[in-house]
Amino acid sequence: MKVLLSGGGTGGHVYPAIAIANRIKEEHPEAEIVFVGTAKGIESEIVPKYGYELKTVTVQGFKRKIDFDNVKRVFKLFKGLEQSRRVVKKFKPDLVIGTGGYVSGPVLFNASMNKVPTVIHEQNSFPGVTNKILAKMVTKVLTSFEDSHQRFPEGTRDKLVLTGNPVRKEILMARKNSARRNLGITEDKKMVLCYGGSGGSEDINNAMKLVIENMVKDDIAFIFATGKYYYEEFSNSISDIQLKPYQRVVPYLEDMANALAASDLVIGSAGAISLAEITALGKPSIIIPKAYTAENHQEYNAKSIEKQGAGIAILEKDLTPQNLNETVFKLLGDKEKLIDMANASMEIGKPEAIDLIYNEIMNIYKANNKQKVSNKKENKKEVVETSQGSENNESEPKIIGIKKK
Ligand SMILES: CC(=O)N[C@H]1[C@@H](OP(=O)(O)OP(=O)(O)OC[C@H]2O[C@@H](n3ccc(=O)[nH]c3=O)[C@H](O)[C@@H]2O)O[C@H](CO)[C@@H](O)[C@@H]1O
Repeated sequence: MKVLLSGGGTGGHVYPAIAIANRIKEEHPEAEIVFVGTAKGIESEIVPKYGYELKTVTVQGFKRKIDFDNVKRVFKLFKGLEQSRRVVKKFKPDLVIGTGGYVSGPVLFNASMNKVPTVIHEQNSFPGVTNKILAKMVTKVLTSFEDSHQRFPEGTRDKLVLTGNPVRKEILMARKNSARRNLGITEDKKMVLCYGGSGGSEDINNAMKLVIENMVKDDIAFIFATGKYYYEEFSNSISDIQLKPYQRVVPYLEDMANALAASDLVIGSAGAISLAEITALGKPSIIIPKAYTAENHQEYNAKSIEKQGAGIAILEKDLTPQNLNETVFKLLGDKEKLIDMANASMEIGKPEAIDLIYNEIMNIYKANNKQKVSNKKENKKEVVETSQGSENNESEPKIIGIKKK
């Protein structure tokens, strides 16, 4: 079984692909899995860490306004199309899966042109541009929110299957007690996890300085991932604060499983995969949606979490160090509220999504294999019939070729 996976640009597109690849490997250790991404995207760091090969192609998204830069991007797209064509031709996948980001465009396009079965997974209620275009040509579209269905183009509805967002197995399997042991955080301590999606969030970071000062005063355990880009500036800004070993500020969290499982409260932005992970483990949260995301989808996500009682949403425009600080400490002091929020969060979580996705993928794979076998049989039948009734048949050399194959 040969599978090509493509998703890139942000963690929210790459981790779903990793979760899917790991799930396939779990059942089919012999499966050959290769990723396609860009050299600049976060996938170039994440994919090799999970032990998969990454083939890189050149592609960049277009600016949504008239800009000379878009001309260069058109050239890059053509280059990316040619590079993807070569990857597909050489690897000969049985199945190609795209999890979003511009890079999945040329890869899935080439695969579907070559009649390879293709699947895309959409993480958000508002489908991305690439997925909307690809939906028309792929075999199946796996979605995470029912209301996204109406936003896919006409004529694609019968390909849509609601599965939910995949969560990596190491996160699903993580448990609070062992996670705390692994991290050196005792059971009696309160523990807060904070991160602003895969790239970090400047607004969250600005508000967190005061929260960190107060958590240090109250001897609360925490892990705060600033995002790589903001790390140096942020760590300089708190250089006068003495942190204990269970109070960590890091650029990026490699081990999200233990950090999430160990926490009593999560502060984060409203990326769909982060929320899928937080709710899969039933964690209460303070959600600060990033403004200016496409169709403002993060605000929509955050409001939905709040409406269901699993979290408190604070919009970036309302975010101040004081109100974040107040919200954090009020929640940490209200055990009952935290339990109610945790239960609501657990209700939303869909840990089974990864299995639903796996089943859909395997159905496509099996159906295609069946088709291949029946095509082969048809071919053989044709060969026998043609060779029997045609001693001087012009197509004979071609028939022998097929037989050999
Ligand atoms: C600004 C923007 O448009 N963001 C989008 C992007 O977010 P982004 O890439 O931030 O994606 P998410 O917040 O959904 O997921 C982040 C992923 O990175 C992991 N992680 C994060 C920080 C860290 O230090 N370590 C770590 O492992 C998380 O566990 C999670 O698996 O893709 C999501 C899924 O399409 C969208 O819903 C988001 O709106």
